[in-house]
Amino acid sequence: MTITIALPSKGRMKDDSAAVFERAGLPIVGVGNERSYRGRVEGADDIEIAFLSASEIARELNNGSVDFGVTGEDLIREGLADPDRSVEIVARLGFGHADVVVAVPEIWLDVDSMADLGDVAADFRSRHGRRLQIATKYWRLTQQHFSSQHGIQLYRIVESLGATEGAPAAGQADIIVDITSTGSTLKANNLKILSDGVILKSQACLLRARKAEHDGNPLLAPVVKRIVEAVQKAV
Ligand SMILES: Nc1ncnc2c1ncn2[C@@H]1O[C@H](COP(=O)(O)OP(=O)(O)OP(=O)(O)O)[C@@H](O)[C@H]1O
Ligand SMILES: O=P(O)(O)OC[C@H]1O[C@H](OP(=O)(O)OP(=O)(O)O)[C@H](O)[C@@H]1O
Repeated sequence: MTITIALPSKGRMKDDSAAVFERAGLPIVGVGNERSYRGRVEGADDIEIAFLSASEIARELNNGSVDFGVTGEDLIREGLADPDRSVEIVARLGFGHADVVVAVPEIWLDVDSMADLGDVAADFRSRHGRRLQIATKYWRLTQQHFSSQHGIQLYRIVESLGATEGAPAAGQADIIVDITSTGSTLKANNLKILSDGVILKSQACLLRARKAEHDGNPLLAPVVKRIVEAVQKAV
């Protein structure tokens, strides 16, 4: 019996993920050459490592083709239809911090909250002849926050896969929903976060795919214990 753990193969979470496993006494080594997407844990032949991108890890956890994975909570909540049913957050790992936020142009002086934005959205068509446009790649989180949590239905999502903060100035959208960590990109684009506009405070997590075959699998508990202890030690 083996278990598979998916770790980021590139990007901002790659090195920190490897460091957590190292601290947990589960040092990762590559298999084959530098460009190989498989690895293993030194001294633990029953653990396989799959190196994937952060969003692929969310997908593979969802379809159960890996047992554990490290990725951002935002990618789980955005990418999975029923995240709490498909995955368990085993540990928050203390890196990869980023907030998914609603931000509007700073010059919208009267708009500081979602309620204010709801008023703007309600009047938008009569004033401008179209719906309020929101640039984002976070479709699901935006719909949950606007429609389910704040009862705002009159808006249109404009898909943005990059440079989202530039969309209002470019006339592609009125406001944005995007990730921020230092806040400098929002500032540089003259955008402000609404007082109740933080949709999710995300960070890197160790996640377990909820699979029936995990019940009674003796390989799982020691991995979880080691990672949780390593994270607690680091705090
Ligand atoms: N400043 C930031 N900007 C964007 N994402 C950030 C930031 N800080 C942390 N993250 C987190 O990093 C994760 C995305 O990582 P990264 O951008 O490295 O992925 P990626 O390698 O581009 O993956 P993919 O190719 O699958 O999109 C998300 O969970 C996100 O919340
Ligand atoms: O609050 P800040 O610290 O300014 O960070 C936020 C920005 O960082 C990310 O972009 P990045 O340039 O990393 O490119 P990416 O979206 O392609 O990852 C993200 O998409 C934001 O635009």
